[in-house]
Amino acid sequence: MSPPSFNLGIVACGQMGTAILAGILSQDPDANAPWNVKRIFVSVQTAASVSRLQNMFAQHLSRITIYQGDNLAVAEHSHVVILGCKPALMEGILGAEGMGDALNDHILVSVLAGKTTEMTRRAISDIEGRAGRVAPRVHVVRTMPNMAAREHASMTVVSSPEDESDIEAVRVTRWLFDHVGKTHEIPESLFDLIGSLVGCSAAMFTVAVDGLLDQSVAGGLNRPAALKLVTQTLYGLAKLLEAGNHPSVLREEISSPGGSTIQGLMELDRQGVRSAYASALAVTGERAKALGSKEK
Ligand SMILES: NC(=O)C1=CN([C@@H]2O[C@H](COP(=O)(O)OP(=O)(O)OC[C@H]3O[C@@H](n4cnc5c(N)ncnc54)[C@H](OP(=O)(O)O)[C@@H]3O)[C@@H](O)[C@H]2O)C=CC1
Repeated sequence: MSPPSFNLGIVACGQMGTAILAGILSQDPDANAPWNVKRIFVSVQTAASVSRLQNMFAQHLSRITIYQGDNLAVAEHSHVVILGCKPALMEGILGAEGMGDALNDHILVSVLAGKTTEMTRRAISDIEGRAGRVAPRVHVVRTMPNMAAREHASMTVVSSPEDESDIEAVRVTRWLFDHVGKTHEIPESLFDLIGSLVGCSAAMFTVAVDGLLDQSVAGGLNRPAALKLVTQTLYGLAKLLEAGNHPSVLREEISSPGGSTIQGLMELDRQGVRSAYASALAVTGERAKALGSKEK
């Protein structure tokens, strides 16, 4: 388990891993924090990605070691390992020779869609089990962050601890992801659907943004100006919701009798937008579940 000052690893440091790394590196060490990230070890597959990370984190290279294809080295040097690969690669990466030993008694944080903690544990222990060895004890924590981690504004859901021995692992994980936004614990049974809510809904909101931009441009405003206005309006909505205003109350407050807003809302209802969003989330959750199986 992790000491107060621990090494962090990120195996397969792509878009998501990089966003998390950027968030962690941008925070100054806090003497009162319960933990402190000492050194960081990351792996990627290609030389191009090594260069990308070297350029991006040039001023932190005394603290970061970047490996090309050497996931085992990351696991061996780190107390807490974030796994950031595509779901289909999980079994290959975790089942590699020596990985079980390297991760023994470590915290493994998965950001993978569809992969349950049980599947993750099994992927680590399969190879070692076949060789007739004792299965390693790895504290697996399932998470689902989102791309706003880049801007310290992720909403990350974290699976609640399954038993007492995982409580500290979940605490450490929340502390790490609090560096890139907010965290919330949910039971694992909700993960495919609610993981999709936080992981995918931003992309769905961009469709609404596009519709608003198109009509603003059709009406005569240039697209950059329209985007600036929509962005601030969305930001304002987020602030109002965060302050505790209920969406349906806000809708009523904005819709004055005989006014224009109610016409727009009724048109959205005629077009089935509300149920389209509900079913979009449902199919996203189903796809997340399928990604966890062998289905590609
Ligand atoms: N994108 C998103 O918004 C979100 C993604 N996620 C989850 O994050 C995970 C990764 O997604 P994302 O970051 O977008 O994907 P990317 O394709 O950006 O990142 C995947 C990374 O894996 C590396 N990689 C591939 N094969 C290996 C290997 N054998 N050993 C080590 N590294 C390897 C790639 O290296 P190289 O670049 O060199 O090819 C790449 O950097 C997914 O499981 C997804 O479910 C979760 C929440 C949101």
